[in-house]
Amino acid sequence: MHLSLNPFVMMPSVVLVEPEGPANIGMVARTMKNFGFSRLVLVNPNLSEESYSYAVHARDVLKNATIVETFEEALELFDLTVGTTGKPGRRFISYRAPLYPWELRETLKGYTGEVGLFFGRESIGLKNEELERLDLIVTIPTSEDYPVMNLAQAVAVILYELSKTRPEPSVEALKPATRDEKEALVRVWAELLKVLEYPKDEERREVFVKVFRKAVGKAFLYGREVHTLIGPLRRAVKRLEEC
Ligand SMILES: C[S@@+](CC[C@H](N)C(=O)[O-])C[C@H]1O[C@@H](n2cnc3c(N)ncnc32)[C@H](O)[C@@H]1O
Repeated sequence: MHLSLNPFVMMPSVVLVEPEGPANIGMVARTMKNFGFSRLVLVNPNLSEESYSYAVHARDVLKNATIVETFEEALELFDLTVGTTGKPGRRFISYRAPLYPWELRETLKGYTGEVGLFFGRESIGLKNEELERLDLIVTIPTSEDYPVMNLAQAVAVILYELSKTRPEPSVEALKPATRDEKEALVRVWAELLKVLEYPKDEERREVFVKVFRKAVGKAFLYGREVHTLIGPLRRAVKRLEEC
């Protein structure tokens, strides 16, 4: 029996960061089409004719893929970014409370912003500094003996879970905050810490800013909420500067 998937309100993109195997890229495209996903972003990929052979009837997904040079460029495309790893739990900020795929599905229910699901290189996965830049982390529970899955299979499991989404239509007034809005909030927070000289040490302040950015990323704020939060923070910065 074939699945007839409901049209998505939330249609995440799959982002492959520096995929090394041309065959894997094709298999990911095929998997995406299997589950009704079409937006593929490739960061500096090793793409070849072989990729198209492995895509089989999903060549269109490959043809329409957005190709960018750097991880940074890919980040800029999304309002919410999700990293994937088979090895969660190593570092405090990036790995706090990784989600399971079905929890991600529930978390994204009704979300209408642009979502990027980031998958790592076959050899080294996503680097720690990349994982730190992503808003949420997802891990597929696997055997402790061998937790790391093949790239295309990991994509399949996550898309399978997400394809079960039946999101509520969004209310126009409740638009999710864009990446720029969230960054504006983080900037004003950083300014406040600076004028407060809290913590005194600049490096420690940067850690506080990172934690704040993570919290903002996980909070699924609406644009309106971000503006409501920015207002008083700006006022506080101004008052302190006048003192
Ligand atoms: C072959 S794995 C990377 C292996 C790499 N040696 C490592 O240790 O991270 C390629 C990608 O598949 C995804 N992946 C593999 N296993 C996963 C799991 N258990 N949960 C979530 N994603 C997984 C991640 O995106 C990972 O970066």
